[in-house]
Amino acid sequence: MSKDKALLRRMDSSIDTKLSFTYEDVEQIASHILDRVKCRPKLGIICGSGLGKLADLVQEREVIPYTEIPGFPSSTVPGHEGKLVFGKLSGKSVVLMQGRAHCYEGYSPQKTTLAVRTMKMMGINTLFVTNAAGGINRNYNVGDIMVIKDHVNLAGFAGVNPLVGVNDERFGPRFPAMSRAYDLDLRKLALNTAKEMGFGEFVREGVYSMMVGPNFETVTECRFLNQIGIDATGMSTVPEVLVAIHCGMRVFGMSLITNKVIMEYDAEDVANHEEVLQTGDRRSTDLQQLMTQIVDKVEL
Ligand SMILES: O=P(O)(O)O[C@@H]1C[C@H](O)[C@@H](CO)O1
Ligand code: HPA
Repeated sequence: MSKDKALLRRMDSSIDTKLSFTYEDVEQIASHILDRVKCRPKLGIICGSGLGKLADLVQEREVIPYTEIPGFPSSTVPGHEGKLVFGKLSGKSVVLMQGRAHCYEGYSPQKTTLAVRTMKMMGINTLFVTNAAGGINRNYNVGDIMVIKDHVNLAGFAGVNPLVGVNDERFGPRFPAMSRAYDLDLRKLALNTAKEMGFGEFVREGVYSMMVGPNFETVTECRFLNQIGIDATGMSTVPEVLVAIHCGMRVFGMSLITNKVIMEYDAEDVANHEEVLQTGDRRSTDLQQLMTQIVDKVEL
């Protein structure tokens, strides 16, 4: 039996079927991962749909598939590889999640965000989140990059929130503030960096919203989002940010606008995941360059 399989067997075997995880579970998972890699990052990056190519730039790579990590949900969505990639980006130690779990895949909000608490337990105190999102703001173009300044947890309105349940104060407080979730200094750093790189025309700042999905939004839902001040909408990120802020991490987020949402009742176009992946491909070099520069400048 391989060392890894032996380790897995020694762990509480029920961990894989759990819907929520105790502090001790997360400690066990984090130490399992740290036993397998030399890298000790302070920065974690979650790659959204079609944005996982950032991992190609990581040097001194150490890779662990999610399927080899107890409790971790496996990725079932095209464009999400399902790997933890440790190594150096811009000379800094990082861990990238090449692919994420979504609630619409059937995972509990707690399981969807298990990786965030695990990162915190591994010593990561800054989290960068990226996603693919539909452009609600009519001034946005496909291919724009939106620095996230705030979010609306529409899924939370329906009770989908990873912080629901018993609160273990070792993770964080019962009632965490969310009014400063997206770190102001990091937002400024990203916007200034984008300007310096000549990306000012297509890098914007706006508000992200999350619905569970997996269906894309109806026309009236999109009009509603537009009216309440949402700039881009997606199916992820918010649960991860809630958990990260709850456990005291500094958070920065960027959305790639992969499609314009449909706002006309008689439109013939429909949203589709292929377009999302194609836009991800088209803009991946710019997004990678921007991320690399931000990582270069960020103080950890
Ligand atoms: O993981 P993200 O939020 O980047 O993926 C978005 C939302 C859905 O998973 C998918 C729809 O095309 O892209
Ligand atoms: O239009 C969208 N809606 C929701 N999620 C998305 N992810 C990419 N595009 C979209």
